[in-house]
Amino acid sequence: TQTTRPQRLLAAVQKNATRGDPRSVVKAIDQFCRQKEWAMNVGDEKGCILDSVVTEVNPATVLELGTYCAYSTVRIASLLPPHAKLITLEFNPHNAAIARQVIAWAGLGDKIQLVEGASGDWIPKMKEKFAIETFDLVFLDHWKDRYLPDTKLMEECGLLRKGSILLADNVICPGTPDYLEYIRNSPRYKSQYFRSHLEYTKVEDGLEKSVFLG
Ligand SMILES: O=C(CSCCNC(=O)c1cc(-c2ccc(F)cc2)cc(O)c1O)c1ccc(O)c(O)c1
Ligand SMILES: [Mg+2]
Repeated sequence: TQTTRPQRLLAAVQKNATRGDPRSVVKAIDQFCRQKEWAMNVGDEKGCILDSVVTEVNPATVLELGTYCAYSTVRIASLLPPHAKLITLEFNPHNAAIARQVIAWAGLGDKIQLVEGASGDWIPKMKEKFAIETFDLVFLDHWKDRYLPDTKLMEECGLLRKGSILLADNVICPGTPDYLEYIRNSPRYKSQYFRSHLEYTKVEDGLEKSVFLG
């Protein structure tokens, strides 16, 4: 029977990456996407911007919305301090199953908690279910029309504190116009656009970094 793209991506990781070496997992996925098949990972170019933000924030608690095959999950977790925790939400059970295996191959199972389900359902349960006060960093990379409602939901649920950082992928391509309009005009955020390209292409895209001012 026909394999899926996430299954082929996982096979490339298991073939080309070293178990327990997160950066070799990142490299293997980028190689697969450049040489074999495009996939919607944040990629190596935007990934370097992601790395610099993670290193600067040095977060103890991270929320990722949209795991897909765990490329950015592994990329972020590989830069976290020892006792930091990353919670990643994935809607699609097949993607989640692949992501779990990529995370295991990278040896990052103790830093990452993958939760299956819709962000709108899980965000209100974060505090009670995962003993989370607030998130130091949120990486938005899920449904593009969920960035705005989920940001408002995180505000309402008290999951953001003065200084929390939101980093949003794909604000140009596919685009998140309502999110950009809100976050750039709200007095409660200070935003900065990092111009880049859609993963593995020459198409313009970028990351929007926003600090919650409380
Ligand atoms: O994929 C999802 C929703 S979450 C992923 C959101 N991410 C994107 O859509 C995304 C898309 C693109 C992109 C795609 C085509 C282009 F031509 C250009 C850009 C790039 C990104 O970096 C992205 O993050 C899902 C949910 C439930 C399911 O049942 C299911 O099969 C799939
Ligand atoms: Mg993306």
